[in-house]
Amino acid sequence: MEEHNQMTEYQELREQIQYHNYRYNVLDDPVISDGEYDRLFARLKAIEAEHPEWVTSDSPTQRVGGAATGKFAKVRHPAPILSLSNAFNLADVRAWYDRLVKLDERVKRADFVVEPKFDGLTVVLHYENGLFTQGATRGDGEVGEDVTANLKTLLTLPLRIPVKKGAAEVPPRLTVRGEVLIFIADFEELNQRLQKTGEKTYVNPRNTAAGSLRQLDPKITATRPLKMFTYAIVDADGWTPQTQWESLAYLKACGFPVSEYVYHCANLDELLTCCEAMQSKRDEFPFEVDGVVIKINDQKLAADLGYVGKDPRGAIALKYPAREVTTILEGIGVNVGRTGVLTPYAMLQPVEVGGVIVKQATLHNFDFIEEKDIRVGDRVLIKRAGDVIPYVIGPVVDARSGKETPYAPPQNCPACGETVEHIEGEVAWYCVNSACPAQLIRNVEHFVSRGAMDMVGLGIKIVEQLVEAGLVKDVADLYGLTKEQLLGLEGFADKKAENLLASIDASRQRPLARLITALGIRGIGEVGAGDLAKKYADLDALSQAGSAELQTIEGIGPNIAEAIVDWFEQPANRALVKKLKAYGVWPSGAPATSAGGAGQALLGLSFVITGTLPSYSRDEAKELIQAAGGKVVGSVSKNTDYLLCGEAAGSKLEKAQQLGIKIIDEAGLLRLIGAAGANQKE
Ligand SMILES: NC(=O)c1ccc[n+]([C@@H]2O[C@H](COP(=O)([O-])OP(=O)(O)OC[C@H]3O[C@@H](n4cnc5c(N)ncnc54)[C@H](O)[C@@H]3O)[C@@H](O)[C@H]2O)c1
Ligand SMILES: [Zn+2]
Repeated sequence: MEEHNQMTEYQELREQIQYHNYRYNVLDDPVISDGEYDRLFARLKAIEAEHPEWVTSDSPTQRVGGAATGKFAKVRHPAPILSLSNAFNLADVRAWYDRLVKLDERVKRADFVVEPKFDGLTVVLHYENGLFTQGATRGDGEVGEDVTANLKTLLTLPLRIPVKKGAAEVPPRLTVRGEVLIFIADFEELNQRLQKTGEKTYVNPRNTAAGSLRQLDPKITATRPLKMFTYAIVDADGWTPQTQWESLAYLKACGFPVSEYVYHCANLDELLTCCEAMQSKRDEFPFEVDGVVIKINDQKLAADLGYVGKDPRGAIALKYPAREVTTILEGIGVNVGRTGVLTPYAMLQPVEVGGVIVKQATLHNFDFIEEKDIRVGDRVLIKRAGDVIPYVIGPVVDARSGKETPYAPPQNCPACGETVEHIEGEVAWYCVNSACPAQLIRNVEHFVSRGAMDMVGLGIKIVEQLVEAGLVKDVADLYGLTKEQLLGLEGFADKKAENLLASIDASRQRPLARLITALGIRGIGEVGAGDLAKKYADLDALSQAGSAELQTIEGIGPNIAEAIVDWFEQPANRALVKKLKAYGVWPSGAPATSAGGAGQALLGLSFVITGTLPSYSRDEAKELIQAAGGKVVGSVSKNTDYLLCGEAAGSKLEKAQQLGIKIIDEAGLLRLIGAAGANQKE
């Protein structure tokens, strides 16, 4: 009976793992975390260890990845592209070592190489007489997909390698293995870009890299910031370097990208120390690393050790602790952004991940909720990695009780109650009410920001004050503010009110491009605004442009053209433009040349602040300095340019005097920035 149950579990596990392999390898769209997957896999292995008679060649433990899809031509690899077995802690690494020593005495004298375990996807690169001829994905380890055209778009992939480089002579046929990945910062930027254009965003860098490399149209791949590292020679007409360390050096000498984070360890002790050090470096890598790979350096020894299933014995992956957990989705909240985009977020039963309690996580967009069929009450899988906002990966469908409720996007904006709109072909839902209070604060914040109207000294706190006091109902209201009104706000004295008004006034001089940026039309950033300002003399001219005409400008496609026309059609926006004109905020004619302006007055200068200033708090003063391009540091050194000194200054003043550093007061700072001068030139 027991046996029967275990057989059932075994079969179910095989099916489950097969399904997850398919989602991960073929669709580039997993529904569970790698940690979860690893647990299923470990359980499968444990059952197979008890019942070796159940293992068949199609068990997931015997095969690699997923079969090549029909999308691409098939490529047979010159040698099997194997996987790696896992260790989860240093004890596992020791146990691995002990097993190997039992198998082969030589392991006692072995040295090792430690490499980052790049969380990307394997590629196999073929070179003939130094020329890149073909590249493939891993597929099932025997046969992969031909992605040559896509790989050619990678700037880090050498299309030609020198046939002779010092001592290294390239064999007529060389096959190299590497990992294609996306750096974390690039991933975030790409997702933002996709979100802006209303396209589907990706869940993590690994799936983005896989999805980007496996595009049918190489032109799309070319727009994706893919990078690559190589780490092995698969085949070189029978020749191999004697050690892994030499392989890496050889690859580097040929011009292949090789990670700088690779280490040689002379023995087990050094190896364990190195693994520990790598563990603490986890967040320092600019790309995602899901562990380290330990390799026996001696290639002959490694080959002699053979392999188990799909894993070579001579190497092992030490996986980092999971940063993914499951918890209950208690509700779904909705934020309203500057452009009116509604973004759903998960309200979670608080849960600890990597030492931090997480209560909220992003749900990306409403399509994501629908695609993953996320229901309120579900147990969901969330991930928190480094400083990235925690996000929901998906529901754990098997954990459902039947009481979960499906979710529908709101029909009305949660902040203003207006009906929301969905633009054909886009993922996002929008609140198009430009008077929506949730949007107003973000709108004003954007309007006054550095790349836009650049109002020095007008930080987010003051923006909130102005909106909450009802003094600013749209961005044009800023120009109607009076000193009396400002003095009625908390924290405003004469000087501060005057400076703020002067700074608002000075922003009238900004060129048209900045004003267009400041309006925050969906899809129009600084570059697009610059192009528009070159073609149109003022906002009136721009407001009369039709969609077709706008599309004649390079970089402006139908969606953005539509967004511009739409924006000027909104009655509230028309009124706003009129109001700006009435307030004299009306740049026109040829665009000004300098883009820096007041924003850069303190560029490259370093400040220390001490004592109490007459009209600004220290945080505000810091904001002012930073907004003008300067830097604020904590302590005085010979590299300090200015000490900004208020009343009751202490030891910093003494130190600055000793070092002969320039000392200024608040008025001196304002003179430097030029914020006090109303007619500041751009
Ligand atoms: N979430 C899911 O649904 C799901 C499904 C399938 C697989 N997975 C993940 O994939 C893993 C299995 O995939 P796998 O078979 O590729 O094994 P693996 O990812 O555990 O390890 C092997 C792979 O590591 C890569 N690698 C990165 N850096 C390397 C280096 N320096 N040297 C050598 N190899 C390096 C290679 O691509 C190699 O194929 C699972 O452990 C899980 O994390 C997740
Ligand atoms: Zn609204």
